[in-house]
Amino acid sequence: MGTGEDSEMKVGTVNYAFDGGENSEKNETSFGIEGAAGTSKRRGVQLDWKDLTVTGTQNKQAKTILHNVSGSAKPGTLMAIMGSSGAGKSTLMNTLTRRNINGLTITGKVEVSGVSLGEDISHISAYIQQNDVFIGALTVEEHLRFHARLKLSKKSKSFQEDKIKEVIRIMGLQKCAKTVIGTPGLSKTISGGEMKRLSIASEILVDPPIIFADEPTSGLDSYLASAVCQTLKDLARNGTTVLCTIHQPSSEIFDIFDSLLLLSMGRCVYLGPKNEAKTFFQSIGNPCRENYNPADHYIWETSVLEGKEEESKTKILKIWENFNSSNYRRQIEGGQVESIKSDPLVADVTKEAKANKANWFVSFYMLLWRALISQYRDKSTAGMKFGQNIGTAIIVGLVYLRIPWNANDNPYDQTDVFNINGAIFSAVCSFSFAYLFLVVFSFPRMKVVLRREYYDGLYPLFIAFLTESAAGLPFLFAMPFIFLGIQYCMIGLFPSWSAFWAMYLTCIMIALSATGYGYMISAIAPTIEAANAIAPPLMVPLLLFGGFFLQSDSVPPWFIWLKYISWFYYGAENLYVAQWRDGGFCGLSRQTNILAGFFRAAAQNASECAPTSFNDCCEYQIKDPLISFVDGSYVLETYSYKEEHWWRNIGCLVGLAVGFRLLAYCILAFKFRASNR
Ligand SMILES: Nc1ncnc2c1ncn2[C@@H]1O[C@H](COP(=O)(O)OP(=O)(O)OP(=O)(O)O)[C@@H](O)[C@H]1O
Repeated sequence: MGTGEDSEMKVGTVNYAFDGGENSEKNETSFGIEGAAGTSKRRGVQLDWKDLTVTGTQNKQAKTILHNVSGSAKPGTLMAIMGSSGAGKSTLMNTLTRRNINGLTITGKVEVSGVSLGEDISHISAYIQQNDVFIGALTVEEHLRFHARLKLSKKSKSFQEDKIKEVIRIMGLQKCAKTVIGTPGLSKTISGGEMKRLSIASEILVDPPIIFADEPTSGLDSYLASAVCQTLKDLARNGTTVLCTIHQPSSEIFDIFDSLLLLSMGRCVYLGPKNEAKTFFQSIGNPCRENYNPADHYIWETSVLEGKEEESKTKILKIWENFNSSNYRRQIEGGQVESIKSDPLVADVTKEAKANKANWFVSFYMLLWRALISQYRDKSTAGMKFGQNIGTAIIVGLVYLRIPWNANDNPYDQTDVFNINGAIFSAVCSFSFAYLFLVVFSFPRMKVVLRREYYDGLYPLFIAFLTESAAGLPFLFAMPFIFLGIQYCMIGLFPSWSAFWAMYLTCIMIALSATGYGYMISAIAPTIEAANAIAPPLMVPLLLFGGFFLQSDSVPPWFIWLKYISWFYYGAENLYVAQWRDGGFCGLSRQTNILAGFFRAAAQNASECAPTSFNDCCEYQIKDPLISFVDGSYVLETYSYKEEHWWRNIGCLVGLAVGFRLLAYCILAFKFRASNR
């Protein structure tokens, strides 16, 4: 893991001592981690930030969020960044990691061993975010394998597998290595502590010299919180520079840290060894009471208290001035590495991290592997998807049941024309809704993962989007086949293979268009809930203007474009054409007798019609299209459906399926790029 054995070494222009703090003996709550401490120490890097001033805008007014903040984090130490809410912890962390800094004006320098890396700092550091984001269907080991393949792609498989085993051991994840991670709220999950350790494990696969952890203890009970901090401490002891924002740690957890950076009102009011903070506060007349959690004391003393704002601010500014004139501040400045153009270690690590990044082919392969697992592993979800489709097909089939279903034995009559048209309409609608919601329920969840990994630079977004769509194809090909098979048997659609395949192809295209629209809605919607809420109102106009409820001519001109982006419009026409173009039926409606007075002639002809086969029937057909459909072409004519539109419709459906996906991708890419990292 490490590259050096020395406990003291020179990097850039300074010597770093792996002091490891006074808590370097093993803590009982460290998951029994042999830990990084069990392996040889690595050469570390020092992170310096010099005179950082960060300005944002609030209510159209410039607001200084960080005031001239300077500091250093040394290799081998675990630093706690603390402060009351709004003190500037996240802003400092974001500035150091170059994330979430859109709209902020930053002056000052951030350097790694004296080298200003800019966005390349992401190649030399890991960022453990507050919220753990995983693909719930993967096991712990598979999740790590996915990360190893993408982050260490130039290393051999055996190296990657060894690395996976090593981080599993270091993070104490052996017991749950083969366990499915799970999705909170949807399925059984590994514990919160295990999730946090898994987050850390996926970041330390590449041995980053710097680790940033944003509130790693949030949501964990005190035992797990302590264990997670101890884990970070173990990593630090191995030579890693670890910075960690933390909210009100218990005294036991606070004890684990080596150094403390205390922020208040965007100012650094203390930075130095954790244990010396007590002396500092005592020296400025704010001593910590005996048996009182020092962390609570420091935060309390540097908080702007409600009702005592002015008093608090004056007090904080005084602490800040005291700190600025203290030895601690001078030591920080004296201990910072002088700015240099390059450092061999930093250059090597950055180069290796870039070189190890997976190429497009590996990214595609791994993303497809993960997408297939995530879409098909969960048997209950996969079963639900199939069940929902089969269930809908059976219900529609029962409503429009025709027995015997074979049109040769049971020729269509006029009632059948209406019923079959109704069945086709129901099928298109239920099909469209089912497929659209399939995506709307799942993709927003996936979007969160893609966003996180996109910012981590794991892979290009378009490959992830492509594989996500590709992984759904087996389902989109299988389901229409089953759905249509059931409909054919129960409703008695036109019995020819050419009609079946034509309908099958159309159904696939409808499913692809509906899912494409689902991706687009999911890309637009900011949250899962929003996606579910806006999906129906965004789908209904397409249904309305799809030609079922409004004749094309009567569509208001300003809505006409909706017709052209409606897969209902193209899909329904093709299904009707497939059903009726080959002649279809003929005969009289069973209800026609009721209208005997009005349609006397028709009724008389009908009595002569005793069809025993399709052709027999057609010989006796009624020629008056006002009261009956003579054959399938009359049905198509009545609804203005045209056979010659068949391939045009297929082309348009392909266009919609691709177009909606392209739009979804562009929206996602734009939103990811425009939003903060
Ligand atoms: N982009 C921004 N533009 C303007 N003001 C901002 C911006 N980001 C943060 N702030 C403000 O800067 C201050 C510090 O915010 P920051 O999120 O860094 O604090 P914090 O210490 O992390 O707080 P918390 O513990 O509540 O997360 C807050 O008053 C916040 O409203």
